[in-house]
Amino acid sequence: MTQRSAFIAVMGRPNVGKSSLVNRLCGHKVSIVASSANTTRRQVRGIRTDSETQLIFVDTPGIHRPKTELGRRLNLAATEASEGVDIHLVVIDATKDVGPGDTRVLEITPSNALVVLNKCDIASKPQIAKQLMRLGEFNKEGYFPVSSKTGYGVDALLAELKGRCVDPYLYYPDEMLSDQDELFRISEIVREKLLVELKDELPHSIYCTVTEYDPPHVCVEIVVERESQKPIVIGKGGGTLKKVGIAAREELGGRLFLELFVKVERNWQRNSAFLDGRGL
Ligand SMILES: Nc1nc2c(ncn2[C@@H]2O[C@H](COP(=O)(O)OP(=O)(O)OP(=O)(O)O)[C@@H](O)[C@H]2O)c(=O)[nH]1
Repeated sequence: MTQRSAFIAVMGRPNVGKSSLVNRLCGHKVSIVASSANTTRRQVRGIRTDSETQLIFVDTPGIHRPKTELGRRLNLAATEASEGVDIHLVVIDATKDVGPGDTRVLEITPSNALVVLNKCDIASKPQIAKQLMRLGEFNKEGYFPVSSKTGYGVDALLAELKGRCVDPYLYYPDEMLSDQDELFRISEIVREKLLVELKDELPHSIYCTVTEYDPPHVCVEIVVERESQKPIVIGKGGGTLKKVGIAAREELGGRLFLELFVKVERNWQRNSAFLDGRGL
């Protein structure tokens, strides 16, 4: 049987659960997840291949009203990612009323987009019904109440996506799960552990990058925006960094020795040269 494929852009405002949905649809972790908004900063592709189809999910940064140059670039990356794909998924948070951010995403996506109402595990039935009624006004082609957390409704969505695969070309080898390179994956895992450890205290101010990769030895630089943020990241007696290093190493399979350094780059989110240099 010929396998067929489709590129699928996963769009929505920040924090609605796009990365969680991509991870769930792929059946493995592709993108990091955090309770703060604007965690995803680049397009990340997650791939799910079976004997009949190859689904290529493009996880995009959340579309929002930008306050910094980084924010402006994130919006641009999200809209660029949605160009040329076969299917658009618009993710909406079932627990929050449809707001201007959601409306904007619904307006810029085509009428054959599918709307995914996420977080149904924590929304009441009347809340879900009300949301679906409201979203119906946008006349999209399909509506899927799901929970990325529990997996509720995800099979129905997957079946719909598989049915929409028409491209008779496979873009990635069967065993490939993501297009991320190893260095990016390591830096993202460190950033995720930091966000957890700091309880989302400085989510936007942190940028992580691998500065040395000589396995099993890896150095990761953690960039913050102000001198005052440095002790927060380091923690008392280096405690925070230590916990982050242990958690990240564990997720990476315990095979790497991570050395973490903290550096200050004043207001990097507003610094075009800094962002250019890092492909942001
Ligand atoms: N209860 C519940 N929580 C969810 C669900 N999906 C995502 N979350 C939580 O919502 C928060 C945001 O999830 P993400 O997947 O990072 O959201 P995102 O839309 O990719 O966020 P950005 O990268 O900021 O645009 C995290 O705390 C997730 O654990 C869900 O189905 N149910």
